[in-house]
Amino acid sequence: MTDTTPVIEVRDLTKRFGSMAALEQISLTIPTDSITGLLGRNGAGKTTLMHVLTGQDFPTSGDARVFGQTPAENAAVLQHIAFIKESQKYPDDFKPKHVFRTAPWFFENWDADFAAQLVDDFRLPLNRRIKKLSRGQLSAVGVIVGLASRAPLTFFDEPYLGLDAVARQIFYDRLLADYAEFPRTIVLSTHLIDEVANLLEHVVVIDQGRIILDAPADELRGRAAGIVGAQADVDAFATRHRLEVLQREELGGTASVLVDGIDEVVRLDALNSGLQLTPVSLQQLIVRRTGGTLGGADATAAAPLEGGATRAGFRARTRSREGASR
Ligand SMILES: Nc1ncnc2c1ncn2[C@@H]1O[C@H](COP(=O)(O)OP(=O)(O)OP(=O)(O)O)[C@@H](O)[C@H]1O
Repeated sequence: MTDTTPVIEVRDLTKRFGSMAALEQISLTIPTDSITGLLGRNGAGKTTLMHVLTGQDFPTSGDARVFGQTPAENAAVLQHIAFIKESQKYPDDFKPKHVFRTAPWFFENWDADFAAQLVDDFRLPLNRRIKKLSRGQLSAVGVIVGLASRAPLTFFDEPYLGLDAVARQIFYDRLLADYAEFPRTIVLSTHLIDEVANLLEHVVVIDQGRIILDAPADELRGRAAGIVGAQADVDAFATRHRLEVLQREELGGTASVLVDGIDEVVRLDALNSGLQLTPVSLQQLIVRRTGGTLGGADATAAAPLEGGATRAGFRARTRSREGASR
């Protein structure tokens, strides 16, 4: 691997289970030393992708490279990876102290002091059998291994399902602080998008086995907005700028739309046109993109708003009670 080789490079990867394609012709690159959010609805294909990337499963076709090499049965690659998932299995009589004692055998960068500090932070009982731990305590074991291993490539697959809000915040804080000191590549799969939004530098969204968003988080943050104003003005504006309308609601003569494709010129024009712009969170954008209210096919049909789109058809397709004005 050269300095410029991305840590993860996937080309035209398909993974089938029988006739069902869990991943279909996906391509993506994950930047070195970045925190990437791997997001998507249940069954989207996130865990399947992580299984292929961590050598636990083979692609049906296409190519997945990790540190420039094929990961499956490749010790040189796998020794640099930590994969933390909720369903981690441990030997029956194991206690957390055994997990942390054996971790350095697998992770050459293991930091025992950092692990001890995290045990305190999460108030984890070291001497209780893993089988007897609460769900949150079990999640904490995985999170501690993921952080203190400082593996060059760390996957967290919804690692904190059982953690309470305070413990999750501790995880985010420690992850960010440690990452600043020891940069590495982290891929985090989660459904708590708003909670992790500020952590992410890159976002990949999978939907039904296909990648529908792959972009720097900063780019996504400013890209969507709510636009509120007189119906005719809002419609004319969306058409003029060919904005992709992900959601729309009407009340009296006022329309409120959630659009994707905003830039500085569009923002300025909105303000000059007397329209109100409202922020849209990463979570709102992803929910709308992956089928919230305006479900997949409908959303695609509604956008982009070409000149030929009639307002009546537009209204019929996009009526909704939730969304941009919230
Ligand atoms: N071993 C398997 N055999 C058959 N189908 C599978 C297998 N593993 C996964 N699938 C299917 O592949 C699809 C993708 O599953 P995957 O676990 O990757 O989704 P996910 O995005 O991680 O979902 P979640 O957010 O619910 O964890 C699902 O439809 C799932 O049922």
